[in-house]
Amino acid sequence: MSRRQDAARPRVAVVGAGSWGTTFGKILADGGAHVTMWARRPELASEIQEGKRNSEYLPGINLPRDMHATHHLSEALEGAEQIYLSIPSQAVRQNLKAVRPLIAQSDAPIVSLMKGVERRTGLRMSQVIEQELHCDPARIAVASGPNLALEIAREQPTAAVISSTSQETAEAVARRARNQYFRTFVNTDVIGTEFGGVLKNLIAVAIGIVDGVGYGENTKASIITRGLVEMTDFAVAFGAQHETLQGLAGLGDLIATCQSPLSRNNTAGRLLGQGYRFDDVVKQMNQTAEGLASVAPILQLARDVGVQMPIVEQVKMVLDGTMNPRDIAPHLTTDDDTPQGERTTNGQAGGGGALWRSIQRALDQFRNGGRGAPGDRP
Ligand SMILES: NC(=O)c1ccc[n+]([C@@H]2O[C@H](COP(=O)([O-])OP(=O)(O)OC[C@H]3O[C@@H](n4cnc5c(N)ncnc54)[C@H](O)[C@@H]3O)[C@@H](O)[C@H]2O)c1
Ligand SMILES: O=P(O)(O)OC[C@H](O)CO
Repeated sequence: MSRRQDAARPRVAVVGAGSWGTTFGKILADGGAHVTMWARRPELASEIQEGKRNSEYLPGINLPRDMHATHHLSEALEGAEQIYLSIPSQAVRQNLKAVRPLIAQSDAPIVSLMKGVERRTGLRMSQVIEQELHCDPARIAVASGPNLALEIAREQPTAAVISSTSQETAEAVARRARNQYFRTFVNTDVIGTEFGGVLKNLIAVAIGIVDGVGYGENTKASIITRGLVEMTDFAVAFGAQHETLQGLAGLGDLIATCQSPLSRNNTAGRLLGQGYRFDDVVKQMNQTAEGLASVAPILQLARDVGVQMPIVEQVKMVLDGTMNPRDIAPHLTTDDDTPQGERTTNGQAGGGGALWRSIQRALDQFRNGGRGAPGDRP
């Protein structure tokens, strides 16, 4: 491609050049965009720019010749028609403070590729973006789905969901972020799409733990199935649509993350199951395992709305060192003596769970002096 042809392509920026940011940059470039990556480290920016490689995060992958990289944020963002963010969730707020003045004149959609919640506030990434960039939520989109970076970088056919409260924004992003190996669907359920991506990480940690202990397929299938119920109950309590959790951003991502050794959350769990302490696991992980930081805020949010999450509770106990990983599977059902219905964690089908949640919420509000449960908006 000539320099002139490259310059005529629609410009997009990707902030963060780890495994997913770089893979997403390749998706966008292969879909016809002029992509500029921002990498925090100058040496990584120059490896992508000059060598068309990111050997630390995507070994063996050749990046498109017309994919660019810089470690100057202003250069990456200049003229971008769409801006994609792919940095660890705990670092997003501080990075957005640097992004904000650079895009003051821009109305480009901002797309979160992240799958975590902020530990301190429990906010989803789209909420942190809205707060820090002071922008209309209709301008924000999130991407999620069964998207293990290395498989996609190898151009294995994959589907994803682009979600925005604005159908128009979701469609504009989905049109840009697709190519012959990457297909994007759209929805307007941002809450369900984001929580699907966050919650499946926690279930994948649980799967890793039992794998590390040496338990087999029955245990894992039980956790995946009951995990989906926990995910759904939680997300629906916050306003998500049930269907979203049955789709690519819920069940789809849950399957991919729970069964793949490429998953960092799964890997972190496996190390815990093998007996490594939490601190040692964190030291061994040189990539982001979002689930580890999301456990505590998710459990706090679950308590706020009266949703029971026995699997996630036990993952936290293993992380805290208060439960032996070997004990995690036998405790997957609740300790109640009364046999439980399968549909919800509260032992009742459909409306019963909702009724139980309402009672819990009322009690929580009473305990909190009348303050309501946290809603969708920050
Ligand atoms: N890797 C995947 O398969 C995948 C797929 C879908 C979604 N995600 C999500 O994408 C997000 C990013 O994950 P990743 O896989 O690219 O992680 P990664 O660990 O591969 O890369 C993270 C990148 O962020 C940079 N970084 C670290 N701390 C930073 C800071 N304080 N400020 C700025 N940059 C910083 C790192 O240098 C690195 O380039 C996560 O939320 C993850 O859940 C990952
Ligand atoms: O490697 P993980 O565990 O962060 O999972 C990667 C993606 O989220 C899978 O969709």
